Amino acid sequence: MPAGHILALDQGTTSTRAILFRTPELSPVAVAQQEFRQHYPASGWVEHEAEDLWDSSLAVMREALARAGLRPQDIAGIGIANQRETTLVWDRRTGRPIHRAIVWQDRRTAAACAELREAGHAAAVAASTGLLIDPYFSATKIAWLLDHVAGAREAAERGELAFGTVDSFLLWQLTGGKVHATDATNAARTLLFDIRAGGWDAAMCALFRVPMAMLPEVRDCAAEFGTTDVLGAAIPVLGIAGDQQAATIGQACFRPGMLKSTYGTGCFALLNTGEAPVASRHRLLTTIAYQLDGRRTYALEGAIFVAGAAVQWLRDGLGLIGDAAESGALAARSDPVQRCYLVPAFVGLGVPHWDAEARGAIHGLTRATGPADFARAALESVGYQTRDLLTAMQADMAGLGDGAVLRVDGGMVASDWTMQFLADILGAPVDRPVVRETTALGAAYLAGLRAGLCPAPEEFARAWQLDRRFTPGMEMAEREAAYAGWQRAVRRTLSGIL
Ligand SMILES: Nc1ncnc2c1ncn2[C@@H]1O[C@H](COP(=O)(O)OP(=O)(O)O)[C@@H](O)[C@H]1O
Ligand SMILES: O=P(O)(O)OC[C@H](O)CO
Repeated sequence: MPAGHILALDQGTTSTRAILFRTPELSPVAVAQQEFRQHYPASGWVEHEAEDLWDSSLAVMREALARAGLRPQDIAGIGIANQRETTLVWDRRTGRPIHRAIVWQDRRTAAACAELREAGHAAAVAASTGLLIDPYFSATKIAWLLDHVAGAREAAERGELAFGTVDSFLLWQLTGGKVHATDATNAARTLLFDIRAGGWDAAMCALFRVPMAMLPEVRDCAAEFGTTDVLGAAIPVLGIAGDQQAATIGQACFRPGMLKSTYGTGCFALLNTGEAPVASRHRLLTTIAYQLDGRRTYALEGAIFVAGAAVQWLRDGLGLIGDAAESGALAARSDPVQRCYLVPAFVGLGVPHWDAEARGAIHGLTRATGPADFARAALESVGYQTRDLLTAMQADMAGLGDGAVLRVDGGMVASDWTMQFLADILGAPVDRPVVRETTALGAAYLAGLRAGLCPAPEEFARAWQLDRRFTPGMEMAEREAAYAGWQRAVRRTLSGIL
């Protein structure tokens, strides 16, 4: 297999990273990262400046090249992984966005979603898209933009505006407006895509009032997405996947029953269910894990909106720590006798509750509660929420996934304390790989596969390497009592609106 380098761009919720990988083994040779500003214009609203997404992408790609001492001609291809659902609408003539990006966490369309649910559309939406009607997904965000930006709806109907998730927007920028495309995994997060047929669904577009003229062309995850010359030489874009799907690929979860969970801003667990989609009876999402050579592999997904974001809140909101990495040591100093629960419903709750109106709460405070107990409650909330969603997965897929080991990745898995609690509360082992940048790895693999520089999935899977296995150490009685307390805390936090 010939050698070459692949540039992976991982555009996440709080930061943008570029990682250069050497093929065929995909070893990382240089990394560059930039954080960018979050905008919270109203309670439950979250926006990103489109310019920040593009500028940080360009800056980190250039920096990674410079750090590796490589020339743009040395790059065989680019793979993109991106925060999903985040919605951009731009003018096709100027490339200028009509508004800031509305981020996946944004809840402004909660009432619109409730109306659609009350009108009885949930079953039809689930049958086509595999999703629930929730503000999390793109469709109601697009409609909001068309309804709130002057003249936008008319312009969209005339075909003058383009919609894209972040991958699609970056691709447009990279190709100088020549390519308006996305991949099947990102399309599957819009509420407009028929995941079985693999195409945009006209009935869904009508229901959510999104003109089809705005929509990008949908391609495989490893495909020709056009070329870019922004780095100084023509480089093809050869891979695109939503970041959670890219992490599923990076974790080599290619066989049905394999499961990964990524701990970044939020937490997202994906269980490979094979080539037939599985409808959830426990409010999980049915989604596309990847599409290669026109063939779709499906996944069941559990989505938690706040994981690492709770640690950011300890740092930025409460000022209890100066750096995320201090959270584990602080939690370790907490009083073991106290049980304080943080339900981090800062932007509502996802699986299995789907309560967009719920807001965060802390239960079990006493006069003795201090910063260490807050830190512990924040880290533990990630473990409890993971158990919630794995319980739902097991109920949906009896047999499949039983005895499966959870493969974890994302920024938060650096915390040994959190990973140990996760294994304890699940009562199951948790495997952390050597390469924790699995999202970028998955994007690089897609591009490397298309470039003919990376091996087939089975061989790539054999290269997956364990860094550390966390094995459960908590007594069953303690585990079940702690989890029962969490469930009570969640019940008290639900908005009661649903
Ligand atoms: N050592 C650590 N302990 C706990 N949380 C951490 C640690 N390091 C990073 N994090 C959390 O991980 C998140 C960053 O992970 P990352 O995968 O980069 O997120 P994203 O892709 O969503 O931007 C942040 O929310 C941060 O608070
Ligand atoms: O940016 P992350 O890693 O928190 O991922 C965000 C998800 O793609 C949202 O669905």
